[in-house]
Amino acid sequence: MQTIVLGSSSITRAELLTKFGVPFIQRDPGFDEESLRIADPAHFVYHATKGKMQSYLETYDLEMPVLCADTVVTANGQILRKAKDKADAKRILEAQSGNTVSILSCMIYKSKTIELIDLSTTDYLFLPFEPKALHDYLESDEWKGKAGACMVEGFCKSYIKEVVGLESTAMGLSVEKLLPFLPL
Ligand SMILES: Nc1nc2c(ncn2[C@H]2C[C@H](O)[C@@H](COP(=O)(O)OP(=O)(O)OP(=O)(O)O)O2)c(=O)[nH]1
Repeated sequence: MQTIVLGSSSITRAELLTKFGVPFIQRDPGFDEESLRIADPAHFVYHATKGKMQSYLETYDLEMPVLCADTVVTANGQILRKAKDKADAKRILEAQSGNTVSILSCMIYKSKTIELIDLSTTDYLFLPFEPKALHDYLESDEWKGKAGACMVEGFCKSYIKEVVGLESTAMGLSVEKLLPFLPL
């Protein structure tokens, strides 16, 4: 399979591509989505991903196909971004505890011949987070750099009562939807 560029600084996205056997190099797309003032979650992740792709293409060409993505968590109609600090992480996680949570991931894959745009959602119904476990997770700092301070494969896993959608979407990259388009 041809090597692609993961236009993302995300460790999780790199781990997902590795898990699915996709050869890649990683480059930071150099876009700050904090500059966006968009309240609708789907519009936000789309424009954030478009911004990352546009920023990447200002610096690099398409000799290698490139993949950019963005992810947000929503609960009670609010966008829950990356926590600023431990107190913010506590607030964000408490908004998800015992609640229905939607995680939206947009990805744009662009080569010389095709452009794929995918926006997928994974919905969770979480049981209430156990206070001691939540405290220990907050102390672990594992929530840092993660949309909604959430780790569906980690802290949140044991609280999943219902799920609809791909785990990879919830982790930040719907790899299964990308695989059919990757060059052999
Ligand atoms: N391990 C793990 N990571 C998650 C989960 N949900 C979201 N993430 C990560 C994936 C991304 O790295 C991050 C979402 O933030 P962004 O979409 O802004 O990406 P990030 O700033 O990390 O990298 P990028 O903007 O692509 O350079 O949160 C999860 O359930 N588990």
